[in-house]
Amino acid sequence: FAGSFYEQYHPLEEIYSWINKISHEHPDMLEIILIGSSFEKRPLYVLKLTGRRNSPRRAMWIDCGIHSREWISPAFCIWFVQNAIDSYNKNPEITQMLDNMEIYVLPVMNADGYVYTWTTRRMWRKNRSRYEGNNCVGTDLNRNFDAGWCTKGASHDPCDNTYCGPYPESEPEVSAVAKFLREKKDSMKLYFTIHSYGQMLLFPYSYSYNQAPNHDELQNLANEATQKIRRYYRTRYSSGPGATTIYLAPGGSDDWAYDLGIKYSFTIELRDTGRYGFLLPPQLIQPTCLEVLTAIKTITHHVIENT
Ligand SMILES: NCCCCC[C@@H](C[SeH])C(=O)O
Ligand SMILES: [Zn+2]
Ligand SMILES: [Zn+2]
Repeated sequence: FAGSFYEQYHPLEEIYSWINKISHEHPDMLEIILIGSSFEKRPLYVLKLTGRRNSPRRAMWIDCGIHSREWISPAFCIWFVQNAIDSYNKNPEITQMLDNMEIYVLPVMNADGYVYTWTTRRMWRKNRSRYEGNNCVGTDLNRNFDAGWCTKGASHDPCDNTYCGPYPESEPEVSAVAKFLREKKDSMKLYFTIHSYGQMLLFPYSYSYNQAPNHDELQNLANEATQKIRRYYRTRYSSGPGATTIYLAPGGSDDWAYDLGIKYSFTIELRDTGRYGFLLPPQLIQPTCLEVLTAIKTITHHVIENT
């Protein structure tokens, strides 16, 4: 028996029924929000997670599954929601988080690509959009945001894995997220986008080598978070601006969120560093989620105290 529901990977249909089930079990803490649909018309569901005390004035966002082959990412979002509900009124940091933040969680942003990795090609990364005249399928959703769009580090070639799409926010998955975050931009204080693999905590910018205005604060915060992971779990995560820590990557969701005004914006590359890569075994889901939760708690605590 391969552990609980939260220690296994699940196909999209099972994730949708989990979203329904957990929302009905905890109507006082969870609300389902439909923010749009994918290219192939699958619904994009966001879970709004809040504590049971007075309505908080800040919001934070976590999206998972931008890249379909990174299965540990949706597994983290699902694990995070369940863990938060279980820890509320038991763990002080989680209780503080839920009582001070509306937490919006998008478990599978690239719904079509995720299905495709279960049915056809496990290593698929992009979405499944098709454009007249393009002889390849799919846009890299993490190159399609309107932030330094399609400069160095993305490709105009539809057959490339970093294809930026025909224009910024061309992809329905991207436009749905951008629309939602624009609507919430006054209360949204913190942005996380969850990827794999590489064990990194990245912050803006990736579309250029310029430093973000609050670079020192973000670097110190990222160092504090990765040092906690090192101390409690012995795992090593690197940290820094995307452009110099991993590679130039324009059109990314974190840079776009940052320039929208969300001054605490992070990309987390989960486990591992290459032994299994995207094919992380299910028994490593729990340890990965535990260490990343430590980083998220550290950062969220800082944001609550400083906004
Ligand atoms: N916004 C770009 C952050 C750095 C690159 C992140 C990785 C995740 Se697979 C990528 O999109 O290539
Ligand atoms: Zn990714
Ligand atoms: Zn990655």
